[in-house]
Amino acid sequence: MPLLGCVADDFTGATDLASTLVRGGMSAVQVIGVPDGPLPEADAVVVALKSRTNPARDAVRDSLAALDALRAAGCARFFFKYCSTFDSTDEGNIGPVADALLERLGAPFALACPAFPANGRSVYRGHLFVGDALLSESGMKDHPLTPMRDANLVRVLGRQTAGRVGLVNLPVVGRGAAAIRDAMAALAAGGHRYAIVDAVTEADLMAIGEAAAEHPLVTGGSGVAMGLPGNFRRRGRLPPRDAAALPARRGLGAVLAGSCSPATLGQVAAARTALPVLELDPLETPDAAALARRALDWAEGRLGAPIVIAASAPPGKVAALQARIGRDAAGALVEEALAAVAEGLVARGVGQLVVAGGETSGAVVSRLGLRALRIGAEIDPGVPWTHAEGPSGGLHLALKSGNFGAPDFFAKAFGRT
Ligand SMILES: Nc1ncnc2c1ncn2[C@@H]1O[C@H](COP(=O)(O)OP(=O)(O)OP(=O)(O)O)[C@@H](O)[C@H]1O
Ligand SMILES: O=C(O)[C@@H](O)C(=O)CO
Repeated sequence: MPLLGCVADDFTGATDLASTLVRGGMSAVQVIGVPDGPLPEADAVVVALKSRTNPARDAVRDSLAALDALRAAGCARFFFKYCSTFDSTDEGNIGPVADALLERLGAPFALACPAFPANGRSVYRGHLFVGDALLSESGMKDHPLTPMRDANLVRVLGRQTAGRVGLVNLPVVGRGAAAIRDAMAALAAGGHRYAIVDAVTEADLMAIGEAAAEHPLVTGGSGVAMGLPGNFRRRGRLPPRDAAALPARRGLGAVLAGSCSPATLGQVAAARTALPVLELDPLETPDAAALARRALDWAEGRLGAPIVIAASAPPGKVAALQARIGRDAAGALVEEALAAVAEGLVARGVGQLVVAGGETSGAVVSRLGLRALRIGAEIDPGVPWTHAEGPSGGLHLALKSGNFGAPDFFAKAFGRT
């Protein structure tokens, strides 16, 4: 029976969370979509939804269905994973989903902490920083689907919920788990439903995780999950094991990039010196089938070495396509094209696929009909290789959050650095 049941609002986020738990010694499986059968064997099961940018009522419905499946499998502790850059709009989906999960669990209070220091996300006095910049001055202000223009998370979450949102600030966090636990209890007693909890170091996150040992629901980025395996270990429920063991990788290699984040744009640029790269131009060819055909024609004969196919474009070009056909249609067009490319590449013998971007990963994994990914060792923080069982040894996938990974990530994933 899984110790921890998790609901993630996108696919790369689910992998990121699962990877953190594996590093902490918990075996983890990412299940694609609401489970409709028995759950796989693992210490942690992470249900990956594509609910970050859906209408809030759909996100709530799917998240509750995932929660019900996890509860039915015997989970008693839960985690709601959203982005370390708090990707959302005033309509949701973080607040409405967290509200619904709390209500279903009969719990009055949850902490909210997206900090992820290894990837430059820190929360100070309730404000989210990406590197040295406030969230609202980072690349996230131009995100194609969830532009983030306010860094004050008490305010941002406050606009998404009718519940009161308080703050546990860094001086309290610095005093350790007991102080954090007391501060959260005081906020809950004072009628708050949420506490944004500051964190700038991994030690802060470990203390926050420990402080939440009795909370039915923890919400946040993957960072705050770092402290959770220790809670199970201290209770003798987590024996030592190689939590990251996977079958050996096989087959041809390819990268599909649909993220337009600064990190992914840099990785596509850096890949040009190491791997064959095709940059698709959806502005010039706003036709998913034509883009996919072009990519598969280009890949023909190049598949001996890992290849990179990218639709990623800088903010100006993204905005131009959105202005022409609408924001959602632009995203869907590129997702459809890359999903079709993934299907074609796997049919041509690709067994190791890196996908950049959460929505993009969702589209690819859904198209490939994958149901579960077992989580292996990390390539870079938050991005592990994973394995999906299937014919001919199955498929290895690395689902890279848009902003994660070193500049040479794509070559590194295939040991080409
Ligand atoms: N050239 C382009 N023009 C317009 N939209 C694009 C273009 N290339 C990609 N997109 C769309 O931009 C969106 C990027 O979102 P995605 O979630 O894949 O990346 P991300 O947000 O950077 O990653 P993450 O969610 O992991 O942080 C997708 O819907 C994708 O289809
Ligand atoms: O938390 C993050 O930044 C990532 O796991 C993610 O959710 C990107 O989609």
